[in-house]
Amino acid sequence: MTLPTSELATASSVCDLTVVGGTGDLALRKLLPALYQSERRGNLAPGTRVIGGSRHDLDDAGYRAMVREAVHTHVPAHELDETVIERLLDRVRHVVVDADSPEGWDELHGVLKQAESDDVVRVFYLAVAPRLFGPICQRLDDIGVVEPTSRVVLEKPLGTDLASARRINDAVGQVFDEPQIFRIDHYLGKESVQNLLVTRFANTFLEPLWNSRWIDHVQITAAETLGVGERSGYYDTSGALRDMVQNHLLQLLCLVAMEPPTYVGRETVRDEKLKVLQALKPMSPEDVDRDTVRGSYAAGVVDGAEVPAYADELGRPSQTETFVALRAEVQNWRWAGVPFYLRTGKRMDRRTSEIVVVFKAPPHAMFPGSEGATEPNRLHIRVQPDEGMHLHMTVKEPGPGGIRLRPATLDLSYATAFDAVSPEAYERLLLDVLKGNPTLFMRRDEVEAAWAWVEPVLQRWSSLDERPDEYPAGSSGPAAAEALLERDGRTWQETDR
Ligand SMILES: NC(=O)C1=CN([C@@H]2O[C@H](COP(=O)(O)OP(=O)(O)OC[C@H]3O[C@@H](n4cnc5c(N)ncnc54)[C@H](OP(=O)(O)O)[C@@H]3O)[C@@H](O)[C@H]2O)C=CC1
Ligand SMILES: O=C1O[C@H](COP(=O)(O)O)[C@@H](O)[C@H](O)[C@H]1O
Repeated sequence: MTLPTSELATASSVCDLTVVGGTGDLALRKLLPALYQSERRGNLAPGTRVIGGSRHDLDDAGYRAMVREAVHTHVPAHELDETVIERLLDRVRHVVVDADSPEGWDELHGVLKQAESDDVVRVFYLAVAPRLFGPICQRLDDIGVVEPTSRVVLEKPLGTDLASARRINDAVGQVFDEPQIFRIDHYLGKESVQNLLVTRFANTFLEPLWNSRWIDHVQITAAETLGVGERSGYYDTSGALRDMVQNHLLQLLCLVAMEPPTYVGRETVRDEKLKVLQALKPMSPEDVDRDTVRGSYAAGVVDGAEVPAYADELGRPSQTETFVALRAEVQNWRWAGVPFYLRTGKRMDRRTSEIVVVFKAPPHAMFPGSEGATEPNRLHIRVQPDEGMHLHMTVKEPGPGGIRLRPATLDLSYATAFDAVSPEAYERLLLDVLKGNPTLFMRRDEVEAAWAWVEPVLQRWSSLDERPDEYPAGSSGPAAAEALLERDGRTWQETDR
C-alpha cells in the first residue's frame, strides 16, 4: 500500500500557479511560506511560476517585496536562505484583477501565454472569500485560460449551509469538471492525520479491535488558545460549527470510522469517508438540545495574559459560538452504539488537536483488590502539537509484595522517533495540487454530506435565538461540555504533558 502524498521528494509538474487573493492573510502567512519550503527542498519544477492576483495596484517588483517580507516573517529564521528566496522570487509575478470587474483579466491571460511551454499546467488557487469563487471561475473561462489539464483550488469555507455550498459547487462546476477541483481541508495535510490511515491499515493488531465490540467511545478535540483576532468579520458569520466541525472535525471522524479501502487511491479513500458521513445519525431538534453545547468565551487569562471576551473583541454582542461540543453516532455495523464526542473552541486553556479512542474496560476484574483500579485502554493520536501517539495501559507496579496495578503509557513522539520535521500541511497539499493528486482534498459529495449533517444543528440553534453559554478564556470550555460526557458516565481525556 502506498500513500501517494508521501511522494514529497518527487518533483511536481511544471505549473503556472495563479493565487487569486495573493496579497491576503492566507497567501502571505501560509501559501507563500509553503512555496518557499517547497523551493528549499527542490520540489518546485524548473519553469513553475507563481502569479499573485489581487486588486492591489502592485507591479511585479512590489509584489516580490511583499513575498520576501512574508517569507521573512513566517518562516523560522534557521530555515531562511537568501539564495532560495531569490530563486522563489524569480518565479513570482503579480497581476491586478478584480473579481467584480472584467478589467485586468486580459493581463493575466497575457502572462499565462508567456508560459515556458504548452505543457505547463495552469493551477488557479482561489484564496478569496467564497462568494467570489463562482465569479472568478467565470472570468477565467471568459478569457479562455481554462484548459482540460487546469486545476482550481478552493479554500474553505465552502458555503455557509447546504444550499450555498451547492450554489458554489454548481458555479465552479460550470467551468471546471469535478476531477479538476481541489477543495482544501488543511487538516488532511497534517502528518499525524495521514498517519492515522497507516496506523489503522498497515498494522494488524488494531483492526480486529476497531469496532463497537471493543471500543467504548471516541473523542475528537481541536482546541486553540488563539481568539478570533483579525478574522472576526468572517468568524462572526461562521462560528465554530461551520469553521471547524463541518470540515476538520468531521474529516477526522471519517478517518477514524471509515472502512478499509481496497487500496489508498484518489477516489477510494474519499468513497469510504463519504459512507461515514452518510451514516451519521441525523440530528432531530431534541437531539440538538440534548447532544450539543455552544459556548462563547468571556474575558480570562490565556498563556498568562489577560484577554477580552469575544463580544468585546467583536465590539458588539453576538450569538455566534466560539466553542462547540457534541455527541455524534455512526449508524453502521462497525460503530453501532459507539458515541463520537467532538469538541472545538477558541481561547481555551491549551492548543491541542487530538483523537482519543477509549476502549472498553476488561470484562472481569481478576486481580485481588483490583476492582475499579484498571483504567480502560486509551489510544491518543496527537495531531498537534508534538505529533505522535500514546497508548494508555494498565501494568504491574514493579516490586515484591503482590500485584499492584498501575497506569502507564507507551509513547511515540514523532520529533524524537524520527529525525525529521513534519512539513506544514499547506506545503504538502500545495505539492499534491501541483502533482495533480486529489486524494487529500474533499470531493463535492463529501462537502455536501457534511453540510447536510450539520444543517439541522444550525437551524435548531438559530430557532432558539439564545446566546451560547459563556466560558472563561483560558478554560476547557463551558460546564455543559463536561456534563455532556458525565451524563454518559464518561469524561474528556487529555494527554498529560
Ligand atoms: N486566513 C486564514 O488563516 C484562512 C483563510 N481561509 C480562507 O481563505 C480565503 C482568504 O482568506 P484571507 O486570506 O484570510 O482573506 P483576506 O481578506 O486577508 O484576503 C483576501 C484576498 O482576496 C483579495 N480580494 C478581495 N476581493 C477581491 C476581488 N474582488 N477580486 C480579486 N481579489 C480580491 C484581497 O486583495 P485585494 O483586497 O487587494 O483585492 C486579498 O488578497 C477565505 O475564503 C478564507 O475563509 C481558510 C482557512 C484559513
Ligand atoms: O480552518 C481553520 O483552522 C484554524 C486552526 O488550524 P490549526 O492548523 O492551527 O489547528 C482555525 O484557527 C481557523 O479559525 C479555521 O478557519
